[in-house]
Amino acid sequence: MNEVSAYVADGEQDAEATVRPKRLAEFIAQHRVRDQLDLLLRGAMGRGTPPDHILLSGPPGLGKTTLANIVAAELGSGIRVTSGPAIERSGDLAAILTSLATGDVLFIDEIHRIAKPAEELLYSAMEDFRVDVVVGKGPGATAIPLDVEPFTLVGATTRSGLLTGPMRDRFGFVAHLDFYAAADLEALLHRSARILGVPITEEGAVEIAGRSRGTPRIANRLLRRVRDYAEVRGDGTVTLATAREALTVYDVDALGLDRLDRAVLRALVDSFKGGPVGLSTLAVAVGEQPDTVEEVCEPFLVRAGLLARTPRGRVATDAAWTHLGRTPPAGSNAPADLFGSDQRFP
Ligand SMILES: Nc1ncnc2c1ncn2[C@@H]1O[C@H](COP(=O)(O)OP(=O)(O)OP(=O)(O)O)[C@@H](O)[C@H]1O
Repeated sequence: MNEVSAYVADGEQDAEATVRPKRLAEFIAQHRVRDQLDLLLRGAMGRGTPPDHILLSGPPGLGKTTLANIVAAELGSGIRVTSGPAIERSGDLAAILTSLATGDVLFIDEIHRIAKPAEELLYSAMEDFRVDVVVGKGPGATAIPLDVEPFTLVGATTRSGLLTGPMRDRFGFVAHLDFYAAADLEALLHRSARILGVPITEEGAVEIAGRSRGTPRIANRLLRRVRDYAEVRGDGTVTLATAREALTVYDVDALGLDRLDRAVLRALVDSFKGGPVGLSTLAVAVGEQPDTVEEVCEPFLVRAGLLARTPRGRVATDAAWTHLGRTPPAGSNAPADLFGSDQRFP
């Protein structure tokens, strides 16, 4: 795993948890989603009923898990956390659902990866607060109806396009989290630095924010790396100079691309003459899982105008050639991403 990928490295969870906003008012940016959630939660609390089920979509590290916890905190409810791939059998899900207390929040991360039988069980729980647990097999099988206390499901997905229609329709509130603007990440960095007790200058925050790929989790991660550098090789203050030097050591370039992002672009440009090339071929070329390339690298590369997804495969844009210090081939001008991030291409 790359040092600055969107995933959490071992031993860093504590620092992540410390800076994680606990209430909606502390959640930086994403104003539209925040306002909408605020209305949804207040409306439900006023009526004394659990709010509608909530679906949060967007690339990793933008705050979906944080928002799910905030929903529970604002409601003063308990929260149960699981993920789509962890629910292998519908019985696992039935056990969770029937143990929920009234008003609890059930957070299912990567909900698009839930197994089909469990998904069907979830439909009736979401709609009627009831599940039918099938006991036995074949002609002797019996369905035992069980009540589920009224609850709110918060589903998170990096690929909302992979959710089935019936699943999507059962969410009363759907929000998409987008990459953060640099100014928002600066505010986030100042907040995190304050909580962690790290002195940081304006310019230091600007530098880290600009290299954080629009992603709060990466901004916090880079802050911790620059803090290490500032403490070991400087006077402990995160400045423009320490940020630049540290991020060079950690192989994060001026656009915030890490080693894997650059490997993807280099493979496209060097091995496939700029593309088009299929996702799985590209993933093999960089030694990564297709899902990681598609869900972690590509959304930002597309957003930064460095990679385009076309029906024939991935294509490096002129900007990608230039970023790697190469001259784009004449007439290469790749089209912009013609499709949303939810589409799956070969
Ligand atoms: N709006 C925000 N304001 C302040 N901090 C944030 C915000 N969004 C995210 N963070 C920080 O970024 C980190 C990553 O957020 P979170 O774990 O919620 O992302 P996620 O979208 O659920 O990612 P994944 O889908 O990979 O779990 C959190 O620890 C939190 O500290």
